[in-house]
Amino acid sequence: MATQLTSKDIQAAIDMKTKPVGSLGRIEKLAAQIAGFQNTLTPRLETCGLILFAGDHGIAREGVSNYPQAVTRQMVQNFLTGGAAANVFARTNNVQVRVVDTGVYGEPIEHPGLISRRLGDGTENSAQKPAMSKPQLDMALASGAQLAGDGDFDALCFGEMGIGNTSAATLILSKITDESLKSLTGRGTGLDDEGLRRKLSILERAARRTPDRLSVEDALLEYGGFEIATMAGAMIGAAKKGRMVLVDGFIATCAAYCAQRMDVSSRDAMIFTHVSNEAGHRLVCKTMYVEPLLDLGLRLGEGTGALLAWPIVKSAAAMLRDMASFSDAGVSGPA
Ligand SMILES: Cc1cc2ncn([C@H]3O[C@H](COP(=O)(O)O)[C@@H](O)[C@H]3O)c2cc1C
Ligand SMILES: O=C(O)c1cccnc1
Repeated sequence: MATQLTSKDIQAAIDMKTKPVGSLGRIEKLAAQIAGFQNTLTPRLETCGLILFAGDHGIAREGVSNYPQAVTRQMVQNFLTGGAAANVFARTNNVQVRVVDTGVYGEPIEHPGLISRRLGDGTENSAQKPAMSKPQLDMALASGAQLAGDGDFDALCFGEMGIGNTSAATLILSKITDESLKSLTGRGTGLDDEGLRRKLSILERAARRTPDRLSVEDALLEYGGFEIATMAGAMIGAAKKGRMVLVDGFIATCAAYCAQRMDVSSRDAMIFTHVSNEAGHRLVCKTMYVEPLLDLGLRLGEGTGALLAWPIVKSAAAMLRDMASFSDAGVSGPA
């Protein structure tokens, strides 16, 4: 096994590049993370895929979202025909998109481009009972890991679609972090003040069903999201395969936090690409000691923030790999 590069080795290589020391700011930190993860001073980050995990939520029937549950299915169709924001940003940045049905309500969608990993016909209503069973959770984690290992990618973006999934992510995070349910609850797709109050009271009812603190596995099982659980498994699988993990907004960050808690080494692979406008996201990033790259006021999900950050992330790797050093270029170092 090759010896692990130290952060000092990596910083020395970055400081030898033809630029004033530190002048590429956070790009240098990003390059150092990628070099450490790949354990090379010539990191390769060229190919990127987006996996879009779609699933429905029983709790959506309680009225926690500003949009009807049918939108999950309709947006899956939109992803498959290439019309969603995620498709547009992926095309713009040369990222290949895969769409996974983890349990969208209704008859399975027949489409050659859709990957089926259905765990059920949507989750149960977590305001009343556990969202999923242990076998469903185990299957979600395993199929996620398998999907993340497929194909030939240096990096993966992770996106989600599921009406009601800000509620699932909020409930999970309230049970596995020190943050309160109230501080984590946000407007999702755009609830007004009255809608937000209603959402909070539904989530409080759902939260009362279980102890204040849960293990990550129990939180996923109780509050679900087939797409959130599958994504968490995929993040662990991607990290194990040596693929960088580009984490998107609030829901993807919930999956990333679960993944880290289940497998701490997956953290090294994770790049937090943006902070979303969903109320709890900034808070959770603080809890995780991460400083996301971009702050664009997005609140969409689908992997859109990760896709927008991809050119920055790959530029950071290219900087370390391709930039001339002072000695290569015959440029004088600091006086
Ligand atoms: C047309 C449309 C496209 C979307 N793409 C992502 N989301 C985002 O909004 C949903 C979460 O918000 P909530 O918890 O309030 O339902 C998720 O599906 C998420 O991916 C969308 C939502 C809509 C309406
Ligand atoms: O940050 C996110 O991922 C997000 C926020 C609102 C709605 N959907 C997703």
